[in-house]
Amino acid sequence: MSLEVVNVDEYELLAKAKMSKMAFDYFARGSEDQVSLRENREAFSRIRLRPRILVDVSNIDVATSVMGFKISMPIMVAPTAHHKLAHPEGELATARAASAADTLMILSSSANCSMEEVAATGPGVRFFQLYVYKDRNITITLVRRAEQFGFKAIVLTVDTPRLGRREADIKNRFKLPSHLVYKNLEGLMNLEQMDKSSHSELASWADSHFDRSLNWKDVEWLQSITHLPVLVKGILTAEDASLALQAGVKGIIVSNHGARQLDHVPATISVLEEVVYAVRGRVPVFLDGGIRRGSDVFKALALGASGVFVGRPVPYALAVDGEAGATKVLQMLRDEFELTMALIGVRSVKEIRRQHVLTEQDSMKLALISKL
Ligand SMILES: Cc1cc2nc3c(=O)[nH]c(=O)nc-3n(C[C@H](O)[C@H](O)[C@H](O)COP(=O)(O)O)c2cc1C
Ligand SMILES: CC(C)CC(=O)C(=O)O
Repeated sequence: MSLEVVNVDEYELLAKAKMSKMAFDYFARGSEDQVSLRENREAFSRIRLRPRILVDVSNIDVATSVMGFKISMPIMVAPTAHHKLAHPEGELATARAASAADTLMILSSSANCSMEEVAATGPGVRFFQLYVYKDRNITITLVRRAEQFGFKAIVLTVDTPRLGRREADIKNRFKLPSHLVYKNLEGLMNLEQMDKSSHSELASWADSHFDRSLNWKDVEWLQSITHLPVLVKGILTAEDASLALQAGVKGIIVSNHGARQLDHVPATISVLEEVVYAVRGRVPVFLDGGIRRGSDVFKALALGASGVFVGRPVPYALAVDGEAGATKVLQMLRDEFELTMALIGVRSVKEIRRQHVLTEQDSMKLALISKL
């Protein structure tokens, strides 16, 4: 008899039991000492909620709009690579689950399914995540395909000039099984070509092909070659948020890549407010990293995010129960978010306010003021 899964985290344990150690470690781990990985979760638990009572919450609307697209909730699917390591249907199952939930999905450029295959699953609001490779023609081809297959925006990942040190992948000698490929890159580059300096095939592959010279000028270049809006993913400071605005981006994703790149960076929820403050409403600011509860979604929105993206829980749930699992993850987060709203006394996403949360900094300020 299998017990019902009642929260998102339970999928992690179930996935661990189902997957090979190499695959599970690839999905689960962060870089080096896992400091930022722990912090991505712990920082959420240090934020307190401030409920208002006796508000009529008999009708709650969790729908929102992201960059002009109406979606059922401010909870979306982050780009994570290699979904076929989790389930044979890979990103096709993910795309169907996101569409069924009527929410947005970002397809990873390192997916095992192509943009064309994902588009063929049916309608859905989808963005395409891009890495810029040494050969710029590859980037141009990917952008053209994203336009052709109905992707609505390009999400440029800016925190990965080189791959972070993921020691589990090095120990496990991570290698993509031979039947899986970087489907979007097939025919565009020699996928076998990589320096062998790391025991992780992923690190060798990324370090051989990613363009380490990528800089703000390239963000302008990228926007010059497409009519699609460009978002940058991987901003952690107010300074870079300002530069992103100067470069003309249409959206910012506060992200530390699920703590897989530079270890010891802060939790994304801890830096969200400084980015929001720097942006001052000129473009939407989103967040990913450690979202596992509806209350996490609420906290991010109260601190100024226009929406959040969920990473690891999706491939974990795929591994356990395919498309149905991914659907359930999105449904559970939606239900928890709605319940959080009801218990805090807000009826729509627009009613969520900064005053609904108390951060550690708020508490410190209050303590100082009370001593004056
Ligand atoms: C297994 C895995 C693969 C990922 N692949 C990509 C990728 O291909 N492109 C990218 O921009 N981010 C990638 N990320 C980062 C996610 O988009 C996202 O920032 C992160 O997973 C969010 O944190 P969470 O897993 O705690 O929700 C990956 C993350 C994981 C865990
Ligand atoms: C192929 C990898 C570079 C995908 C990725 O971003 C990750 O594993 O975090």
